[in-house]
Amino acid sequence: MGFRLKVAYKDVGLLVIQPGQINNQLLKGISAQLAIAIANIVAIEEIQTREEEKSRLLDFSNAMASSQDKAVLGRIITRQLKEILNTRGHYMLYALSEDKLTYYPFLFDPDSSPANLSKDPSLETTIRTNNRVNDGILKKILSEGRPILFNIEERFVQPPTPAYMKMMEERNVRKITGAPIRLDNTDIGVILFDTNNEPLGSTEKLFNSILSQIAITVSNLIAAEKVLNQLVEIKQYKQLLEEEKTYLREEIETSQNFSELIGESDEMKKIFRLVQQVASSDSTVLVLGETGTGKELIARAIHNASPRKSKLMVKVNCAAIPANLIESELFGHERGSFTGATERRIGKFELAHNGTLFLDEIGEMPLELQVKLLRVLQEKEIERVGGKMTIKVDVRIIAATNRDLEKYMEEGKFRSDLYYRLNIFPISLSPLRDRKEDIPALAQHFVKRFSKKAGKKIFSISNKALQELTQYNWPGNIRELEHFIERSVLLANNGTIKEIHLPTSLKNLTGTKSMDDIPVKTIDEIERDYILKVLKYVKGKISGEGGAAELLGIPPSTLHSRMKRLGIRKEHSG
Ligand SMILES: Nc1ncnc2c1ncn2[C@@H]1O[C@H](COP(=O)(O)OP(=O)(O)OP(=O)(O)O)[C@@H](O)[C@H]1O
Repeated sequence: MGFRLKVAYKDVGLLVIQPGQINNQLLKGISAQLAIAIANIVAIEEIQTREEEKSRLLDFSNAMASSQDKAVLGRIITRQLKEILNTRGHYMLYALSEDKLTYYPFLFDPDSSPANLSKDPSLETTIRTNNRVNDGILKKILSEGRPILFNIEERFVQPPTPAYMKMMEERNVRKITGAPIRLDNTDIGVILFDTNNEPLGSTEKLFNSILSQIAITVSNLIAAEKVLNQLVEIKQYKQLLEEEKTYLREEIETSQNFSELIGESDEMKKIFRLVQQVASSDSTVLVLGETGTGKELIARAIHNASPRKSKLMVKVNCAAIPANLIESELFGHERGSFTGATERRIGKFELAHNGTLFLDEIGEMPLELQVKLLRVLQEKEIERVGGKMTIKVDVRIIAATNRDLEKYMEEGKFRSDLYYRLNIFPISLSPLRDRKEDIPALAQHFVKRFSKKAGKKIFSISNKALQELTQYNWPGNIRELEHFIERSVLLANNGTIKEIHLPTSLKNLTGTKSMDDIPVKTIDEIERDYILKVLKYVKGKISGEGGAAELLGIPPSTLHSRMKRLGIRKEHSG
């Protein structure tokens, strides 16, 4: 026999007794008392549960409020999922991208982190890269706006199966619950976690409150990440601007050297035509020629006549940079990527983005770097030394060398694949001795430039002097002629350069064919000889007007220390 126990018409329990054990009147009285007692106990239990929930939520809120980084948040979520929902604590939290159409991984419990996946490493890449929200699961969670239970096996029957499902399956998870993370009616992301039973039940209310707390913290962390990224970007731009500023300053200093290309010979006219033809395209150009023939000048002329002229032409001298630094010079490096890399630095490729990169003395590039350069030329993207991501670069390449690259290839010093990649549009500059008809115009051009620089009124060169200049073979080509005229201007006294001060040793060389035929001397020996010659010329006068220091273009103190280093005493000049 059963009696329903009620309080205020509400069922609170059922009393079952054997018939005839107790009279009806008494039974009514007992069951009324019993109903009140049960209702009280239930109410107390409910209050206790709510108190417990409240204190849990409070604990959780306090913990969340102090979580300023992902790692702390990650640990709190794992603990809550284990304690409240009695799960194994596997979860994945994805944040929505700004377009709300894709999502990216934000936080994983350590076990579910893609990096821990051993079976299928390709999943890591899939998980790490942006994925579309419209994958049949996330879209549903977001549009229904509530936690939803999914059976993983069923998803495998109904492909496509998102990578996170495969990952959970690898952790032997059978069911997952997906819940939206929202703040002020805006979707921020989704959390997916392993689930043992039907979802949530009596814990749903508490879980929703926890979700709201997670939403606040995640949105704060995302905002902080954004600010941090912006700061990094600003720093990078600042660095780029600094580098550009340095470059522009250097360019201004050298621009007057490169503003005018002089040449009247058929040879040079042909070169000018080639420059015009190739400038407007993005083709790689290889400029060949002996030292001092004007390769850099030609590279600049191409850049200045190209649509990239408003951007930088960045020069890298492959011979001047130590082999171990040249990679970082070209591609940049991340902080701490090698000893001495105390700051992140962008490389010349990035600096030349949208402009031109002039790779001077390409023949001297170390072989292992030639492979990397080839890859960059093919893929048009670079990786900083010690960096993990690739950076797209749009750079026009002009390379130059005074070496015989074909010979270098035969000797195994230059990669043939790189050679063919660079040799798309070769421009060969002949040595000055093979286009002597250019010498008068060049000499005149340099007289004008250097007399202006020295503040002297020198206007021309005598025919005799010109004749001497054209007889000489100029192993150092136009650079040598340029320096020579600079000295002659400094030494000249009236409006015309009458005398040409070709050093006797050089005069004797007028029959030589090229630099290779010059007797080999060390740089110090040459410097010593030259300083001695100038000292003799100025009769030992070091400083002041017309002194050796002035002629050599260095401060007297520098000249003194060089003389000391090279073992020159004043009496040597007598
Ligand atoms: N056609 C020219 N007209 C005027 N000046 C020139 C010409 N060619 C070269 N020069 C001058 O000669 C000097 C050497 O030129 P440049 O540096 O371009 O030679 P290079 O072949 O690149 O030398 P290297 O192989 O040593 O790097 C520069 O100061 C340049 O201004």
